[in-house]
Amino acid sequence: MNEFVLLAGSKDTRTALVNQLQEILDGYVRIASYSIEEGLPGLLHDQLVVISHPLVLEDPAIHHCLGSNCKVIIAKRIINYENIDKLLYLPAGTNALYVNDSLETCMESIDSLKKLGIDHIHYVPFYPGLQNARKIEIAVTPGAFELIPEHVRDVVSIGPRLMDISTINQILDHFHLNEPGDIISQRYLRKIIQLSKRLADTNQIATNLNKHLNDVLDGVNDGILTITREGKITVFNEELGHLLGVSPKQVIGRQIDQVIAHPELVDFLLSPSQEENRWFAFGQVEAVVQRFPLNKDQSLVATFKNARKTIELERSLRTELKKKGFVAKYTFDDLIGESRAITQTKTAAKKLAKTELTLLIQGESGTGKELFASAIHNASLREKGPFLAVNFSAISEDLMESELFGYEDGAFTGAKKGGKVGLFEQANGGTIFLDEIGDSSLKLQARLLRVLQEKEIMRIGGSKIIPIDVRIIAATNKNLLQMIDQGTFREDLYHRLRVLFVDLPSLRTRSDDIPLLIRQFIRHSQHSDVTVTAGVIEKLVSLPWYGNVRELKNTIDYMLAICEDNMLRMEDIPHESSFQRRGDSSGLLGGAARTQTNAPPVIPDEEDELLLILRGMQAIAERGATPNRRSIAESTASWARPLSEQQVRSRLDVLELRGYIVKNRGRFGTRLTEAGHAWLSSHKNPRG
Ligand SMILES: Nc1ncnc2c1ncn2[C@@H]1O[C@H](COP(=O)(O)OP(=O)(O)OP(=O)(O)O)[C@@H](O)[C@H]1O
Repeated sequence: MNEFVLLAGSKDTRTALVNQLQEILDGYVRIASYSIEEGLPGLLHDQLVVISHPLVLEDPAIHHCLGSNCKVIIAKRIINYENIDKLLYLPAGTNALYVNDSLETCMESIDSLKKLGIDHIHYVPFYPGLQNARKIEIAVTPGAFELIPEHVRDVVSIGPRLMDISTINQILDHFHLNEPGDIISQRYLRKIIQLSKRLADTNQIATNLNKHLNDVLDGVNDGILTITREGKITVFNEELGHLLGVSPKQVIGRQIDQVIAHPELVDFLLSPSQEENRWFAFGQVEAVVQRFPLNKDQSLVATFKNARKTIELERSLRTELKKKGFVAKYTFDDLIGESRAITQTKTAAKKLAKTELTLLIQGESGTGKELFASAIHNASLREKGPFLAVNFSAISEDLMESELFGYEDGAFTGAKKGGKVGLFEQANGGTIFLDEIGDSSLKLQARLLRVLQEKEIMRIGGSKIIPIDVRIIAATNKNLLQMIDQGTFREDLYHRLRVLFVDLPSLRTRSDDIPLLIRQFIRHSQHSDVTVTAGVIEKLVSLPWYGNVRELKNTIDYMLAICEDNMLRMEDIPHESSFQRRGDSSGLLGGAARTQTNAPPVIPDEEDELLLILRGMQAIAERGATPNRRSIAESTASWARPLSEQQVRSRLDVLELRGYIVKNRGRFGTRLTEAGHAWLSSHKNPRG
């Protein structure tokens, strides 16, 4: 069979050319190939020698191979058509280094790329020894990777150039192979057709994707517009067409001010202002237009939300949450009371509502802890999210754990198939209210601490960490500090929970509010026209209400049920023995057994402590000294359990919230208010 010798400079070029030629000349001509890099053959005689590049012929080693009667063809080369699609993906105007071993080879390739029509790129030659090279981050190379400068980020490898059909014809002529010429040029063309088919396929994929994207944009319920920085429209979906009364098909590529006859809107879209949202009216329809930049400010996207539809959607989401019982029922307006103590507490709570911080509500049973938690959620940025209340005293520890954290399929015997989503996950985007946190076990406390620290949970039996976006409000009627002393509540959890705190005043300390509450409960009952005698109000105001507002409400409900002639009278008031005593968790009607006792109410320990602190402050002031945390702590030295300065601080916070003291810095120190003096004189003998 006919044979010729191919001599190339590098191994890569030799391999690429042999692969190309073997595919085309297979069955007609055999090739023996060598490269300077890998080693050349001995002296050649009577042979056709094809040399890959004129520079190769200049190499002295090549001359030593060329013996007598050798016919030399210097190959003409063209860019490898198999790889040029990589270049087509670079955006027009891209600056790219063309990297090869000399200026000459760089310029040849750049020239042939341009001749092939791949001229949308701005090629900058780069070769060894070049001075003051430009720092361009994209490089194109036929394979000279070792020459690519370090600052280059993206490399497009187009492989060594291939042999041109004219050189292949020269080889065929040499062997007088005219007959198979057609077959051979068909083989050559087939490769090129394969490439154009590949490009066409890519084009088809891009077209399909584009159509899919347009379908998606048209399927969206909001209007969507994209414009270039200069105001040329690039996206305009069908919904926007409906809203503005414009056909979307005719507007792409046009200037925004020629399409939208709404100067204020055009101004809003084109002006560089920082404003992101604005309301606009389009005929009968009102929409919120939201704008944001894209591609480093190259374009601007605007969405148009139909205001009425958005409100309807929000309403139906709320109904959905309501169905599940995940809504907060109360707002601050539902919190009845005008006394100083409750007004100050409400004012503070409203401010705390606006933060995202964890909050602990402390207060005796029935003081309205759940009501406050609900009102705080509704006044927070999370008001539209779910509000879930969990009561730790109501459920067993194991059940509570699976309720809160959920579990994976098969986590334990009896677990529901498919697993269960926990309350923390369900509360995502909203608030979870952990009521009676003092009743949680130490094991659960440890898990809760981790949730507070990491803001993530893991389902029981699961291994996946689930991030949660939930605000935690906890509440307790227990003295958590005492529980910490007794080792039944974790101190670290206490501090994590009490980042913010609200201490709710007992009803005893705000008896001025009792008439208001009575009227409110009657108004909201089924007997709203019932009246109350002054004597009844006076009597109810004088009662101790250890069950607080809940006990008062239950009492009124009871009286409304038994009263006659639409009037609450003295005889409707339950016997005193029916009222909840201090330390008795059962309340009238709301609780279980009632205890018979005529003993005077026992003042609670915490209340005693507060009274004694006030008394101590009074004594310090009478001595002409300034009551401050240290002097107050010292005044408790004789107590069975003296208070630390830190403990004094938390008690002073409570007293301040109730309006009994005013805290001042400096020489005025902390002093009693009139309400504080009045409270003190109404409780003569606290137990020390
Ligand atoms: N300031 C208030 N205004 C109107 N109603 C109130 C107020 N405070 C409490 N209530 C009513 O008192 C009852 C008890 O309130 P809530 O359940 O919030 O108390 P709580 O402190 O969470 O009680 P517990 O500690 O027993 O769980 C509810 O019926 C509530 O509507």
